[in-house]
Amino acid sequence: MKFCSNETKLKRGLLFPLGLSSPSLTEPSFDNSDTDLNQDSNRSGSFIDSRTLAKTDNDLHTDPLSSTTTKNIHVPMNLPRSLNNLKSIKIRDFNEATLTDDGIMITSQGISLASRASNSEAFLEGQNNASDTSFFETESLVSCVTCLSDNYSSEQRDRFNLSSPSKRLSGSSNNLGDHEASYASVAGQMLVNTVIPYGRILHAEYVNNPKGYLDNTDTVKASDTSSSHSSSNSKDSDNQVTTTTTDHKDRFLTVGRKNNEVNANANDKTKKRSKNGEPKFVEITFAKPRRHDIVPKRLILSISFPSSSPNMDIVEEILKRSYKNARRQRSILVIINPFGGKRKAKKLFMSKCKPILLASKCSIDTAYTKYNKHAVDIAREVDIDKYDTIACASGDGIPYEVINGLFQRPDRAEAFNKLAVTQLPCGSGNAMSVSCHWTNNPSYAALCLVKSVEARIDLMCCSQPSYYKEFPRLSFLSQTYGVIAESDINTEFIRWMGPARFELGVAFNVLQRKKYPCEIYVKYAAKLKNDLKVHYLEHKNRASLRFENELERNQDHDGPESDSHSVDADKITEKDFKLKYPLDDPVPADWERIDPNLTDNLGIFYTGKMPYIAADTKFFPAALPADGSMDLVITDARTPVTRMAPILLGLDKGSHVLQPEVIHSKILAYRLVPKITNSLFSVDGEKFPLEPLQVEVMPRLCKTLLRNGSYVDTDFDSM
Ligand SMILES: Nc1ncnc2c1ncn2[C@@H]1O[C@H](COP(=O)(O)OP(=O)(O)OP(=O)(O)O)[C@@H](O)[C@H]1O
Repeated sequence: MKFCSNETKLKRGLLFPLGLSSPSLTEPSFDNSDTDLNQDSNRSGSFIDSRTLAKTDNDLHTDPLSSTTTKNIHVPMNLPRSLNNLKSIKIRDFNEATLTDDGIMITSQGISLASRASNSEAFLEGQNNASDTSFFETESLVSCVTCLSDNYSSEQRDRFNLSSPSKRLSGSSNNLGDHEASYASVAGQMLVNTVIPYGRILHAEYVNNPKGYLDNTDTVKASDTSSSHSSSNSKDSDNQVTTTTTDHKDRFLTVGRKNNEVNANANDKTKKRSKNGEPKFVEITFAKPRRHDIVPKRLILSISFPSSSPNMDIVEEILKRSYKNARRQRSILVIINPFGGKRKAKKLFMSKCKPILLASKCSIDTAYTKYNKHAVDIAREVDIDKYDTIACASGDGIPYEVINGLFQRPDRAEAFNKLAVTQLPCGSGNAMSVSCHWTNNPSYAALCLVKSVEARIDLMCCSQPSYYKEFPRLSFLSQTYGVIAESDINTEFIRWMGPARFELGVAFNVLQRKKYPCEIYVKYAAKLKNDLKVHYLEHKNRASLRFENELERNQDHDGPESDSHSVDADKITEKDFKLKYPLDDPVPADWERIDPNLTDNLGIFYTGKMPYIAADTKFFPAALPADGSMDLVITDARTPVTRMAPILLGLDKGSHVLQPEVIHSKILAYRLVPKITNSLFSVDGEKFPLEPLQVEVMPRLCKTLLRNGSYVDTDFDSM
């Protein structure tokens, strides 16, 4: 049992009711979507890592004086009718709320069922005698009481006719044999003027007017009150309170004669309470920060609507705003690499990601990889009609395998049209999640998964003599040769060092000025740095314009079918897999050979399609999801160590590409012919043979999920 400290009481009980500041879950959404997933994300979309996320902890109860985490919303507060009369404090189990542009704003605070059932009635009765006690003190103590528990007990569930948490979860979870996650109510903990952003709302549905919703001015007894709900698009707002629909019979009482009488009574009361429109009882589930993560919480709200839209289906409206341009209730095949992330992948998925996905009403099937490259086989065999998403709870190795498994299917065009491939960052290298979900935190990535738009990204098709006739390999992330490849792959023996092993390997090879002679032929899209900048800005602006247009189109549509599937208009066909530059053909005339004086002294050769290659390494700051090109970075091994130091030290910010010693171009294709016999290539972190390698971009081949339709902002525009 945990009691509030005086300081907490002061903040929660005194400062908030005084309206000094109101806590908000997050800043208003950025761009045109409400996918404002991390409180600390700013409009420029800076990368958020787990350290930053730590600041989001407790942001429901955040320091009210902190300007960074609070937001003043100037609305009249719903204060009790008389501050000195404690009888006027409403003892309700729900908060009153209204919809704003940014989210659902609490306009009047309720008290949790749990606390009231166990403590608050007696507590308040005692307090009622203290006529000289101020409302603010009382409120602080009430807040304290509500800390006692935020879960309904089974007895309270029975009493208040609430379903058990497990019944609430529609998401199936096959193959797991595990328990279903439950999530607690935060009734009574939400302070007035708190805004729950749409970006954090996972689900909403109508509920009964739960028994016991009364204030001490009410005449209806807890045991008598039972209005019902409807999830239909009923135009009659009264019906939404009084009609029970059979599809929710597992959750709600069938309303009998007695209840109808009470409902009529309750409706009179809600009419009395609402000046603008009829309040509706809606249960929302939302993602609330807890320590470094987010967890699902639920809350019952009585939501008023402006009288201008009295017939609005509030649940549908909330869901529409919460999933503005995202597909609702995804069907997900989760592939877990139990060995990923130092064997923590399964635990991370189960504890951090799954609760968010289930609370969002996604359906989940789970498959575990049992051997090396198993995910290739899983993706080759998967029933594409069953899923819209393959989520890899792993490092970057499993998405690589999934993409290649899909590529090897006879119906590959259909498979790439149907399925979005995404990552839940549970491995040691999570570049895909950092680049696409803007985070390497598994719970935030899960939120991003459910809120993101489907977008097409370019892939890179790799051909080498030993395998290309069977199947070339698709790479979504990068290919590297030289210092980085060796540091990545050939330091496996010092794996115990963690990520430092890679940095140590790079430093060691750079200090040695190790050379990796080769021939490189390139088809350029933008050779010089200035041209590259123009290319970048042009494509970035074009993509954001397209995203905004899609958003507008989606907003024009009505109903649950308005989810964004605009990417479907952009389907690929079998001819999109045809190589433009087969390996057997000679190097085309319009390709350029890179100066042999440089390539004979090559230090780093790195090509990539995503901005981050690791959580703290922004190797390709100009990478874009679908600009039809890949980024090329080359260094000369003869570069003095004094000049290499700022290059390597700039990797976290991406500023290394600005250094004059670094070649940075946008390219469409290349061929690299090694002139050494003892080295390797690394493709998406996998070891590839030391043979001539030819790579070309395959535009827009794969669907993935991108937060706000773009990669994490790298600030390349302002570099
Ligand atoms: N059951 C298994 N046994 C052996 N290897 C496996 C198994 N499951 C997956 N793998 C392999 O593990 C490799 C790494 O996977 P992944 O990227 O998900 O993990 P990671 O934690 O990032 O690991 P790494 O640091 O090794 O890349 C892949 O090549 C995959 O084929």
